[in-house]
Amino acid sequence: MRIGLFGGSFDPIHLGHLLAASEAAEALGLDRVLFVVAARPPHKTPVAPPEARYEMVLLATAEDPRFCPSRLELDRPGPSYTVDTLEEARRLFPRDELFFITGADAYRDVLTWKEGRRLPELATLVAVARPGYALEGVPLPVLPLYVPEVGISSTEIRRRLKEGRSVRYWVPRPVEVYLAKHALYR
Ligand SMILES: Nc1ncnc2c1ncn2[C@@H]1O[C@H](COP(=O)(O)OP(=O)(O)OP(=O)(O)O)[C@@H](O)[C@H]1O
Ligand SMILES: O=C(O)c1ccc[n+]([C@@H]2O[C@H](COP(=O)([O-])O)[C@@H](O)[C@H]2O)c1
Repeated sequence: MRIGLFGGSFDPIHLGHLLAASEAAEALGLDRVLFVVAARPPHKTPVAPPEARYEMVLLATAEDPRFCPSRLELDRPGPSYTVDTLEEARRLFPRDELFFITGADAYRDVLTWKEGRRLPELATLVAVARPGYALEGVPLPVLPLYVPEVGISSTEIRRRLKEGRSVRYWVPRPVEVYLAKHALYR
């Protein structure tokens, strides 16, 4: 099997993530895309707790048989280092081909990640080209993936919710309902 691991804080997950994952699955012939929720990202402090971000990923991915939420980084203590996740994934899926997918913007700092230089040994790195971020600055070999530009970010969603504005059509409907029910990011 060809397995994609889509790494992100998902604070919250939105339609830009789902479109990128779907395009990656189609372009790379992936059988599965695991959405790896960074429980304790080493580089930023998420606003919502890890379990809430995971529950929203669960809701957002429920309808697509290719998509699975992943608890790999929630169930491991300490900072959510990608090298540890990929080593664990290699142990779990020894015969499968692994792809680590994230935004091109994140890869610009990849040499500052824990054992960043080793990542290409563990999985093919896939960089989703995002509006406003060029692929040129990426210091390791990555497979570029161009997706239709969707100017949605979790930051903008949190800002809108804080201002009491709607996020309808920015996130899947069940996530919109969850955000309202739990008054997240208000
Ligand atoms: N609209 C989008 N189109 C393509 N890629 C995206 C989009 N939004 C996020 N990504 C990429 O998905 C990866 C995981 O995203 P992350 O969970 O950090 O969301 P984000 O919207 O970038 O969050 P934030 O605004 O809080 O930084 C990132 O590397 C990011 O570049
Ligand atoms: O392993 C690291 O040191 C490391 C440092 C920064 C970011 N990452 C990962 O990069 C992915 C993108 O992160 P983000 O939240 O900036 O979109 C996510 O899976 C993070 O866990 C990983």
